[in-house]
Amino acid sequence: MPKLIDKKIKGMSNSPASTVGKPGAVRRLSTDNPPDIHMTRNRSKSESSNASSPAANLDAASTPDKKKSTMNACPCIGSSSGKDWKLKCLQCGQIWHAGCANLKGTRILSETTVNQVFSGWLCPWCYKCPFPRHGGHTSSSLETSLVEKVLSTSVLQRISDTVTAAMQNITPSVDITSLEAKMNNLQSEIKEFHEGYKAQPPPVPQNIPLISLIPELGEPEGAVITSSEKPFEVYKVDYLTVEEEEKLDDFVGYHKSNGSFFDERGHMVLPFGEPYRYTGSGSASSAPEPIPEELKVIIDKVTKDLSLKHKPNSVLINYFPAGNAQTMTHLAMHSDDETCIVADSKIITLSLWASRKIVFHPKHQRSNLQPSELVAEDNSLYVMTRSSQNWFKHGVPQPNPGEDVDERISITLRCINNKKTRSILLMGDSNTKEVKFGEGSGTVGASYPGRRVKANMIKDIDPEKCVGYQNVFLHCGTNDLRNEYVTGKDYIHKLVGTLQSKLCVIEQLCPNTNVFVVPVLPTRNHTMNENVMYFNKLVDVMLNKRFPNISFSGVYGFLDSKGLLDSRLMRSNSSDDFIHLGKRGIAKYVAMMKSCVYRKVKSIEHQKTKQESAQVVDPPGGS
Ligand SMILES: O=C(O)CCC(=O)C(=O)O
Ligand SMILES: [Fe+2]
Repeated sequence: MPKLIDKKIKGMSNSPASTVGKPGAVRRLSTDNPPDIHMTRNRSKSESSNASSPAANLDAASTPDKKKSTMNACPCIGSSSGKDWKLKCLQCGQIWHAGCANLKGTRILSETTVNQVFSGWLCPWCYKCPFPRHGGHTSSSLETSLVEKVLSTSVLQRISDTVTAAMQNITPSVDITSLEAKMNNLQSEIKEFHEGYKAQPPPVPQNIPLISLIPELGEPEGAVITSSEKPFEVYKVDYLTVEEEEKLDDFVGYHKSNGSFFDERGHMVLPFGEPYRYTGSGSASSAPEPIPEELKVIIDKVTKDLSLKHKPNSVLINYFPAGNAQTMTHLAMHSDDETCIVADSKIITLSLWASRKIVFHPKHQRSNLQPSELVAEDNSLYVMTRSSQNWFKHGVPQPNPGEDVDERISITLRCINNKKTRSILLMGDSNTKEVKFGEGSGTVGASYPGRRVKANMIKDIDPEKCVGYQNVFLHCGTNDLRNEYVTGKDYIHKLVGTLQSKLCVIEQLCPNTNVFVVPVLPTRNHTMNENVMYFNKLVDVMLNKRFPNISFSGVYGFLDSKGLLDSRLMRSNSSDDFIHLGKRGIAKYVAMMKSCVYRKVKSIEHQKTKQESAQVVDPPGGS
């Protein structure tokens, strides 16, 4: 049976150290039984030097740098300098300072009392509460917040980034996509777990005549979009030296006769380097060969000549057969607007073997831009910007009746980043200011590259800034809905109308971008919340009617049981700030964004796979 021993430094207690009546429960410390110490008060250094008992040594052996966590020393490994009782757990025998075991008030008790009271004491590691806690008890939420903290996104993000970095360092060619996907999946699951017990929709305002909310949802007037983009920005003739041209001819000729090209309706293609996936890119199902020396030379030359910011890492060679109006020799009108092409990069096309007409058409009906043409000569080069792809389509038309064309090669160079499927543009008000993109702790993380652009109010949303991102989050409205601005329901209707116009333009400029409108977060101000809920409801109706693909959700987890912004997620340093998210709120916000993107990207991939497999089983010519 464990024994209880008292030991007190001189002068700390008036009561004589005594044996308590319980058999074997309490006894004086003696040199014979040092491991049996159950309760003792630390000695100060000077006293311990005079002490003769091993217990005294135990007290003194508190020099933190020499001590390890043992059964005979409190898990804090420190010293209370003789001021605190030491207790021994009845079950495991571990020694604890009373203060470290959450028994701070016991210092004033006499040793006899302590011996009596703690004769059957179980330490924090051994004690299990026999009574279940009722659900709404404060301690549940405190524990929840602890769990949240432990599982917090930043920790996961750090793990994710570290694993990613380590993998890249060890074997640069390792495909870490699946590992990242697993980490992301894990993150989504944790987020769902977080929201599972808290999620509840904010109180929807009653008595809103929904039918008459937004009178007409036609295209808003004034949605003509203007731009100063050019279809191509550079055209150079006689670009390669005779020697360079000959080498390239040999290289392409070899692959042509070898049957390396893939058929792509009207022309043939041969990719190298980073995979470039586009609609109808049949060749993309297998990973392309690395870029060969013959093409690396061209990339280096172009990068230097054009002072490219992003060196091309992906090559697509197009082969157009010789022929006439009846021969299949063309490339349909299209834009190279895939988000995997780096937003501020250039697309370079080198033409060889024959001249061919290239046509450019403005993409948007109501834009200020005009169609144009370019005859790309043999050994010429033209350069388009990635951003011009959002304004123009280009193509190589079929020869006109009576026209004959010679066979032609075009070598197209692009800078691809396949992680860009998760690229994010966050356009928002001051609540998004603390969201940092990039790598490492405290950022959104390397797997979600992007940037934040300021838009304090809905009128400040700039659709052109969305170009080149796969995912756009619009986070505005809080400032528009400040009590001092809202004059009535009409004002809120107009706001929704402005948002609708912005979305129309974004839709035209970036048809392939996933747009997320973030509902305005309820604040802790009740009057403002009424307007916020009214606005959110209107936006919801507007999006459902006009933009069914735009997501409008993801912030319910920010609310407390009353539907107000959870105070634990807010900035704590200012009591009159009832709007802004604090560190924890931002971490949660970032997790929400990533989870939205992850799910969207997954569901699009899933839909694509379904469509592709449906195409495979369709009989030729089937609709
Ligand atoms: O052959 C050309 O000039 C155009 C090629 C092109 O547009 C493409 O590969 O995307
Ligand atoms: Fe193209």
